[in-house]
Amino acid sequence: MTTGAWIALAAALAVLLVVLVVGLVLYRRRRISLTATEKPSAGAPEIDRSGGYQAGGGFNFSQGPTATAEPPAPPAPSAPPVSAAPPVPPAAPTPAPEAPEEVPETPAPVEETPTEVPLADVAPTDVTPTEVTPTEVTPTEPTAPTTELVEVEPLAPESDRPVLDEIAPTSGRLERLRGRLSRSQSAIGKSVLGLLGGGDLDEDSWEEIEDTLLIADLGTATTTKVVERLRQEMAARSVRSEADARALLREVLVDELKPDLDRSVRALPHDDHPAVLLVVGVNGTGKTTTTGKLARVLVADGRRVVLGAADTFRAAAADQLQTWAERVGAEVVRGKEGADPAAVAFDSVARGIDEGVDVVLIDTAGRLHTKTGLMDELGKVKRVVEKKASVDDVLLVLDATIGQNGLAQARVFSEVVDITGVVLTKLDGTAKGGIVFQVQHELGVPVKLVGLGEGADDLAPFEPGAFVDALLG
Ligand SMILES: Nc1nc2c(ncn2[C@@H]2O[C@H](COP(=O)(O)OP(=O)(O)OP(=O)(O)O)[C@@H](O)[C@H]2O)c(=O)[nH]1
Repeated sequence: MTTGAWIALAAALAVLLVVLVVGLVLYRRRRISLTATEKPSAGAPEIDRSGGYQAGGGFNFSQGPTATAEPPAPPAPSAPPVSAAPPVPPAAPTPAPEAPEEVPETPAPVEETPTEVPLADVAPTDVTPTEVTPTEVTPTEPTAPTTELVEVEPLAPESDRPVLDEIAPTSGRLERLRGRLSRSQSAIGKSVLGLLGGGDLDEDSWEEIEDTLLIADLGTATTTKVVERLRQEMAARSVRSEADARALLREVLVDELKPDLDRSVRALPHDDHPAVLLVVGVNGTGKTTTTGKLARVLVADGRRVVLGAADTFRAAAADQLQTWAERVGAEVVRGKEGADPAAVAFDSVARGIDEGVDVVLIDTAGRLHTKTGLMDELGKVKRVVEKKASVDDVLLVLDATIGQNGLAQARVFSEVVDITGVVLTKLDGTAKGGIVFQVQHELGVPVKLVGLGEGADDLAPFEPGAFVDALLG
């Protein structure tokens, strides 16, 4: 081979080598880039879409588990169907077919999007929420999801919005509202403290304490534990004054309320989708009112909120939620009467994702826990929502005035939708504040919020210490 031929061969080999090296580098770069995009390093700071928001003193908000049950692609009708045959309206001769768990398309976006509303800057007014008298009407089962029945009520342009009233400070609410617990206070605090502070207790006095706690709805298990511990501690410590007795009773009751439970409301947004909360319960317990009050706290703290009116059985229920939305500065997604509640719930979340809001609160229709068809429907609402995003918190709203019956309700709801928190409403109207102990003891689910009145700011985070202080007066 000539020298020239050797040179040509060497040059060809060099070019081939360069091509191979460049190809390898490009290939590896591409791989690194993909990996980095899909799985950010564990220590990477989370994107804060809240404008630096920190949960205001009082209400404690957290982020729900990050795992999304299913990808946010348009869901396929593959989820299990509703198991029980729904009640049939008189006109229908045969049971309606089970609706496949399909979800409709999200309605076309509208121009106006909600903005942060500076509640602190607006003039206070005396507006009170629209009240809807709870009815005994049992809603009928829905038909299949119907896209055209879902509508979005965005926030009106700023100039057309009603003047928002000033929100009461969110911190220290339970202390401020302690007077509302006066009925429970005389039942638990005054009588038990009176007996304990009286010095040596005979068997009759211990029985009286036990009866008082039972009447205040602490339940047998908690009452027995509390009395046993009081007896031990009274024997071990010197309890000479009413102050000593108060300190002891406080300690025992607070311990029973399990102060270490996580009571944060999972309302902080995820990186790529809003927090989703489902509000459930039987008729008239205060679901809509609680949803409105909670939205008010969230908006006042700088959150953007979508309210989903998944009660499609009564137009008045959606109207009531819409009134709240207007008052607090949130957007509402609602369905016409007869729309599938699961479709409305799904569209609320879709809307929340599209708009990049922080929280979607879904208010569901009241339903009796004994109606299997309606409970199945609630399960379907949750499953359908989870095709879009995981549900972070399922809040069961219980009416404290109904006592033991609330527990029966709670058990059934818990089986169907796996409740993660309880809101105990109407504690202002009952002497049975002890139900808080029982609810937690029986369900193992924390009471997260308490309703202490009909006013817009009469919702407080549940804090065991402050609650027991209020009970003891
Ligand atoms: N006293 C008192 N009343 C409350 C409280 N929470 C709600 N209410 C009242 O209870 C009534 C029923 O409240 P709603 O919010 O409509 O109840 P709901 O569970 O949404 O009712 P349905 O949609 O019919 O199931 C209303 O008059 C509320 O003002 C509370 O904490 N204390």
